[in-house]
Amino acid sequence: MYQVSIKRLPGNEDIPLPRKMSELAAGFDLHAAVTEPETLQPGERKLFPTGFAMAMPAGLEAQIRPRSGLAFKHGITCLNSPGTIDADYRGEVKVLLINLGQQPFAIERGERIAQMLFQLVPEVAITEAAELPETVRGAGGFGHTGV
Ligand SMILES: O=c1ccn([C@H]2C[C@H](O)[C@@H](COP(=O)(O)OP(=O)(O)OP(=O)(O)O)O2)c(=O)[nH]1
Repeated sequence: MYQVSIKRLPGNEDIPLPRKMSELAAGFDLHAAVTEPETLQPGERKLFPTGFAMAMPAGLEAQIRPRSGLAFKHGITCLNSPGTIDADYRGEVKVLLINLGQQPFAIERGERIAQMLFQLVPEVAITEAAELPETVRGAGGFGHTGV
C-alpha cells in the first residue's frame, strides 16, 4: 500500500477528495473545482482546477484519464490523455478537457470530470550507443506487418 498525501487548496472544503466510486475501481474520480459553471463549446479545450495538490512516494506517477461516460455521451475527454502527474509536482492537479462533441457542455462545481490512476515508474538510465542489438523486426513499424 502506498501512502499519498492530498492537500486541499483554500476555498475547496466542499470539494470531495479524489475517491473510488466502487470497491475495486482502478481510478479515483476527480471533481471540478470551478467557482461557477464553465461551458466547453464544441472543439474548445480548457484547464480545470481540482482544488488539491498532492505528494506521492518517489517511483510513482499519477495518470489523469477521461471518464468513459462523459466521453461516450458528450464527447468530453482529456486532451493530453493520459495526463502525467510527476511525483515531485506540488502544484494544483489540473484536468485538461476538450469537447469533441457537437453540443456545448457545462461543467458544474463538484462534478466528476476525470479519474486518476497511480502507476509504478521503473528507474531507467539512458546511455548513448553506437550500435543497437539486431532483431527480426528491425526498423519495420507503422503497420509493416499489414492491417
Ligand atoms: O493533466 C495534467 C498534466 C500535468 N499536470 C501537472 C503535473 C505535472 O507534474 C506537471 C507537468 O506536466 P507535464 O510534464 O506533462 O508537462 P510539460 O508540458 O512537460 O511541463 P513541465 O515543463 O512543467 O514538465 O503538470 C497536471 O496537473 N495535469
